Amino acid sequence: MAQQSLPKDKIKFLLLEGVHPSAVETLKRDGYTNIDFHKKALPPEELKQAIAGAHFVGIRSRTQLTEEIFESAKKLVAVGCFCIGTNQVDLKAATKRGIAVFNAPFSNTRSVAELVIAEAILLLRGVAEKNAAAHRGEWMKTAVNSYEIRGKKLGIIGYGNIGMQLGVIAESMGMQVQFYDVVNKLPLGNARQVPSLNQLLASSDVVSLHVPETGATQNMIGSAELAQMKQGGILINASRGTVVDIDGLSAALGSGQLGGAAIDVFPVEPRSNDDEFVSPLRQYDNTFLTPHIGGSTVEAQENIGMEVAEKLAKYSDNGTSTSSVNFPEVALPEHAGSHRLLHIHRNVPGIMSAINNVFSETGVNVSAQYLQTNEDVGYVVIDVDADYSDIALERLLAIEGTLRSRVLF
Ligand SMILES: NC(=O)c1ccc[n+]([C@@H]2O[C@H](COP(=O)([O-])OP(=O)(O)OC[C@H]3O[C@@H](n4cnc5c(N)ncnc54)[C@H](O)[C@@H]3O)[C@@H](O)[C@H]2O)c1
Ligand SMILES: O=C(O)CC[C@@H](O)C(=O)O
Repeated sequence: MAQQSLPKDKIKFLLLEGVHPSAVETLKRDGYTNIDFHKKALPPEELKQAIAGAHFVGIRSRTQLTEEIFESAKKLVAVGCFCIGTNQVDLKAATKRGIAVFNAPFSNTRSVAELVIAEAILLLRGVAEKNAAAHRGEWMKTAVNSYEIRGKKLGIIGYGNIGMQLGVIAESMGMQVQFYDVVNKLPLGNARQVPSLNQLLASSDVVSLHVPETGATQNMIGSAELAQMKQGGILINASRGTVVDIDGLSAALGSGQLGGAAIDVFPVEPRSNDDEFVSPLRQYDNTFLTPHIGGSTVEAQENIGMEVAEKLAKYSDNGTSTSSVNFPEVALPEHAGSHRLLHIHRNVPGIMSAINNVFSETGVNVSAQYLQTNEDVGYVVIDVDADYSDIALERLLAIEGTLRSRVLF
């Protein structure tokens, strides 16, 4: 697919799910004024219509960008996930169309870690149920089943950016930290990696999940795993709703196997704040049920708005793909007067020599070339002298394996 660069006011940004106004400000400051802003996610049919004319789309965790949606998005150049998770985007469908996907990998880690530590403290003290009882007029003054977090063992599943940050905070409050991860990780502070999930479950007072949604993490905590946990243990999930089997968790709370749980993410979440939240967990006082707000703080949202909007603007301005989740990362210098072409292709042998032949055969002088590849895709940015010709672009597009090619200047 070929694209000539457009004037900035013709480049359309579709922003969904009420991303922070800092995103709009950032884009406008960079000269992008054609912004279609929606406070909510759009239902699939409306989304198809809205995305058809968009060059960039910004979403959070609710909007599902499926193969079918991408099929309607013929002009789309890049996706910005204004969050950490990218499981809501069919990355393969994006990649095969040469669409770059960006996210904000760090901006809300602290917010999630703070919420989790607060929940661990409150659940170990039995505050969730005492609070619920007080709202009903009951007075539950007792020290039974009420514990300090100091000296207790926190088991973190998924020791990535959030898990590590949580571990550091927990340790500074006197907890012993252990973690389970599929990758060998450098433990921070006195944290300790354990070799198996079962070992972690059986020896932790509080278990907190911080894994991405993948095939391997689907229902990774079900009845069998909950049965491995210490009697009266606490489970916290602020990762993705598909990671915990909610019926299994409900049974474990009902039987007293678990002493409490804090769940921020659910297998099915209401589409909007106007819809009812349905869950078997609603019956338990010893739970905190929050509406997927682990990363929803003013600080995090403002930073995410700026960070992702900057990435989209930079990709649009000069082709820089740094920190893309599906694209090879190319960091490009500012452009010095010549033309810039982008060529995105399947990473197959021989394609670079075909590209270079185009320039030697058409007599277009290449002043700089930047190439990066990953397993699936090659991304090459070519700066050419002022005698750039349309023929070169046409011939680039004809190369077998081309996913997309466009002229930036
Ligand atoms: N509740 C919220 O609002 C909220 C906010 C931010 C992020 N999240 C979720 O939290 C997840 C984690 O975020 P992060 O920034 O720490 O991600 P990250 O990629 O930095 O860390 C994830 C860790 O999980 C590990 N992992 C992957 N598969 C595993 C498996 N099967 N078993 C054990 N470990 C496994 C990885 O090796 C990695 O260390 C995100 O993917 C997102 O879905 C939720
Ligand atoms: O903002 C959201 O919709 C979800 C945020 C969170 O789940 C993330 O992945 O960063």
